Amino acid sequence: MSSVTVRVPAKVNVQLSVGPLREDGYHDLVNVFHAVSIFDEVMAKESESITVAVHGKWSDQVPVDDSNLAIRAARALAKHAGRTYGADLIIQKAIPVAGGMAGGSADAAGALVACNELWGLGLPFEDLMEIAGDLGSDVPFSLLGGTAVGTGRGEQLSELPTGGTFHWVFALANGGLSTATVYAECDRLREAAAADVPWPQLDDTLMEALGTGDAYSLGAHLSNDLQAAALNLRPELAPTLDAGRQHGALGAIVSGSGPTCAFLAIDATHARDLAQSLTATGAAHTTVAAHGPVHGATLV
Ligand SMILES: C[C@](O)(CO)[C@H](O)COP(=O)(O)OP(=O)(O)OC[C@H]1O[C@@H](n2ccc(N)nc2=O)[C@H](O)[C@@H]1O
Ligand SMILES: Nc1ncnc2c1ncn2[C@@H]1O[C@H](COP(=O)(O)OP(=O)(O)OP(=O)(O)O)[C@@H](O)[C@H]1O
Repeated sequence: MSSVTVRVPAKVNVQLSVGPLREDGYHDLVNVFHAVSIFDEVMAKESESITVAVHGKWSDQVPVDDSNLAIRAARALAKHAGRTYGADLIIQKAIPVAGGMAGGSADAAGALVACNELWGLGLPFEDLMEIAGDLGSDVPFSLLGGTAVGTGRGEQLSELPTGGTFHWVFALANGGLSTATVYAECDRLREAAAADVPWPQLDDTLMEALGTGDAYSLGAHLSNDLQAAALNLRPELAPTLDAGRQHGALGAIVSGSGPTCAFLAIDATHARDLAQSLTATGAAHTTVAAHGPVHGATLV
């Protein structure tokens, strides 16, 4: 086989509950991930060494050196297999960069699946999941997709069956936010408020809404403990969220660490209308409609 292509989705967090800061610098989470139909494609081609090239709308914001998460993933896989392998990784980027939608994690997951295939390693999914967890907290979910609860740093996953398809609109922001900076801002706000940080708990009503496919209830129960921090760092996101609610979104939330804003719509038609209203009124400059849940990293 001389080349392999893998498609990997973006995510939104429908519940993101952040526990106290741990000694290792991470936070324990209850993180309900939901994969949505915005996809990066990662192609792996036979080569002597491991290289990366990035194409698409956001390509100029993505590093092509050894810090690229797809390169790091391919290297980690080769190391796990105990041999030196090469692959030219070609990424077609549609997921916003540093947008809180796990774009880099998607490329890492895509590279794991593509190189496992290209190099004929035949490693089982569990091995890929273990390597993924070492690469980043969101990478295992990018492999798995669907809807799932993440605990620990977010890397320990349990799949959640959902009762239907949910329709979303994403408002993309100018410029990204660093995930570490948003977590640090969350800690700073908590320290300033001298608030006790409770151990994160799964929201049972949200679980029920996902299970029955009840978009109204899901919209009412979306929650994100990083939202206050993201809004502090990017105050201009608050009016965008308000505009979405005014235009009938069932729920409006910052996606993960932001700055992308996510709006839950009633159905596909409502999502299209909502996306149009947000751009027509200037509340958002770019919107994307998408649905979830969708599969994780998949060979095409
Ligand atoms: C905000 C989310 O996207 C929600 O799914 C994730 O929690 C972030 O996952 P990620 O981007 O894969 O993050 P990682 O690469 O693992 O970690 C980046 C940085 O985010 C912070 N971090 C991340 C995950 C976590 N449970 N606690 C943290 O405090 C740490 O400062 C860490 O150094
Ligand atoms: N393949 C990649 N795609 C995007 N960014 C990458 C990639 N590899 C490394 N990066 C770096 O990682 C940083 C974070 O990018 P990413 O798109 O993963 O953020 P994010 O979507 O906010 O992540 P998350 O939602 O998982 O917290 C970028 O600013 C970029 O410098």
